[in-house]
Amino acid sequence: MSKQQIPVIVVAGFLGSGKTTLLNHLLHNSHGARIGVVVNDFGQVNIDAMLVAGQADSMVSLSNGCLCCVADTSELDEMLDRLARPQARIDVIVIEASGLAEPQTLVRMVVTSENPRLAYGGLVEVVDAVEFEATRQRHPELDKHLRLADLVVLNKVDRIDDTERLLLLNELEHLAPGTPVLPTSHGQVDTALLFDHEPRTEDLSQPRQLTLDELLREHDADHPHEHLHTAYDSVSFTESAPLHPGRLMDFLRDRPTGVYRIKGFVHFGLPDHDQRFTLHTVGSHLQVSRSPWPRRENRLNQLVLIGAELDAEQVRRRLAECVDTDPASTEERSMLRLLAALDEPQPEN
Ligand SMILES: Nc1nc2c(ncn2[C@@H]2O[C@H](COP(=O)(O)OP(=O)(O)OP(=O)(O)O)[C@@H](O)[C@H]2O)c(=O)[nH]1
Repeated sequence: MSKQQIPVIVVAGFLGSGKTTLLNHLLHNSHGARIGVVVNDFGQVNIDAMLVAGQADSMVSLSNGCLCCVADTSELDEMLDRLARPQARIDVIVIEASGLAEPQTLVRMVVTSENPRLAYGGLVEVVDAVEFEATRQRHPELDKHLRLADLVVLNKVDRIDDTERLLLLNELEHLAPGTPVLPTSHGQVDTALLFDHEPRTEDLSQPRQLTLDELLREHDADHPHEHLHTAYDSVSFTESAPLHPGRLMDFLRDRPTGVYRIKGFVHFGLPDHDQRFTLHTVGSHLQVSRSPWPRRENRLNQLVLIGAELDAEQVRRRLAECVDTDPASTEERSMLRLLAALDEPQPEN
């Protein structure tokens, strides 16, 4: 994802699964990132605090009707364009789908957005651990939504016991093989899993608008609450030898179970492709860009993989298998799949 692009995350889930709770949690724990929100009905979000924080413009809403049912995409496009304006200084946009929205349609709308400042940031499907079976019976399409999701948040685990939790995790693995599942209560997803918190570069000594979570931090200091327990892991991989592009693409296509995000730099042993390649994946979505290696910087593959219940050893072993042991005989065409994923203008014919 290039630096100026704003990730757009779609949060879906059936009625009452905990989407608004998750969204409120993100807003309170954004670590300084400015979050723009698109909702169908903002009644449940703490709009008063949003207004106090001067962030009203970071929220747009569709007062009636369902986002994914709007006949054409122009309304959503317009909302996203408003949030993506440079003056809004938004770092990440979250779309909360209404409980009955078709996430597929929303995801398509985001992916096909023509706004170059926006990048699809993944589909998060919130599932109610208590109501899971009942919801599946009422809405068999839930199975399809799970398969589409980049991350499944198994919410309300405070209301089930360990045996039920294990059964549900097995069932989710069966319904959506390989998709990371994050058991939580009260939507307490660590925001680092969903987006990067890059420190803002603005001059903090100057007067400026506070973000919502900065505003609430004072309040939280006075009202201590339970600490987040992080149910996700991250695995780092550092290797100086070049990677084999074809094997790396196989790895990215068939990622170890639980991997949700991958970010970092890689290099290859082909003389015509000796730049630094930057990789970003969110769920199954891959973005690749390239740039010359900074002067005096050693060539190094440095990847961070983030997900739920990762098997660190397996992740590192699978990545080690991507090392190109004989770059001299690696064929140029092994770069093709990777080049096809490049996020740069294609030469005109
Ligand atoms: N016990 C428990 N209750 C939760 C949890 N997460 C959310 N709730 C409660 O569940 C109810 C529904 O949560 P919401 O966040 O409003 O759910 P939603 O998905 O936004 O609901 P809709 O907007 O109707 O689709 C609220 O009363 C929440 O307080 C949880 O992890 N555990």
